[in-house]
Amino acid sequence: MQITLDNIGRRFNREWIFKGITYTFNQHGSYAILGPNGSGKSTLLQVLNGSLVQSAGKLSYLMDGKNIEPEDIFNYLSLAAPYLELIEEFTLNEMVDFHFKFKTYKAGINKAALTDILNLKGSGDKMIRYFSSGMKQRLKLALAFCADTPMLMLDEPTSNLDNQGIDWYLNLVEKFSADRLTIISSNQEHEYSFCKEQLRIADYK
Ligand SMILES: Nc1ncnc2c1ncn2[C@@H]1O[C@H](COP(=O)(O)OP(=O)(O)OP(=O)(O)O)[C@@H](O)[C@H]1O
Repeated sequence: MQITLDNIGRRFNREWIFKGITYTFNQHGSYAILGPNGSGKSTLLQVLNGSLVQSAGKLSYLMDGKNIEPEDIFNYLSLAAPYLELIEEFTLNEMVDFHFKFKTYKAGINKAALTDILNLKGSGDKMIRYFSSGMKQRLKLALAFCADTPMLMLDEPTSNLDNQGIDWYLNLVEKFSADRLTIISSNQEHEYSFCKEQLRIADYK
């Protein structure tokens, strides 16, 4: 998947959060969107994943030489973000089954393997509501990494994770991000140091 931004801007009311972004996210590339708190990283990620519409400019998606419409882009995307909630009333098994009604597992992964990755064997009937915040974050990440989509977008991927959780995240990056466009919105170096490209929001104010 390739995403091309032509003079993209987004404002809320009269305030431009960023403007004039002309940039290409290439297929299979790894990108970090960087900037301090409140600079607009999440806003840009939401524009890229089609959940917010840009206020200016043109955004286009290309997959194997074919244009994809922004309203269809969710079919090609795995996303983990603080504003994307798990369904607290579901058990772990129900949450995984629900998620993979809409997505396909990566090769070699199934529900048992995913629960194994989470280190939650035997907790399939536990309700998400009773998971710790770190456990919920791990689940969001595992659902995103283990879905077979050409795009992976992660917003603040290690929030609520301890040092062990950060190593666990980096292990998933190694295993599941190589063959897809990966975009991380972050201001913590350990989350994005593997990314080959960096886009700084401050350059587009
Ligand atoms: N729905 C909204 N309506 C009005 N302003 C908004 C809205 N969403 C975000 N903003 C503003 O846009 C700016 C950028 O917010 P955004 O969440 O994108 O920043 P960020 O770089 O991701 O921050 P953080 O690192 O704290 O997560 C902030 O000033 C925020 O208040």
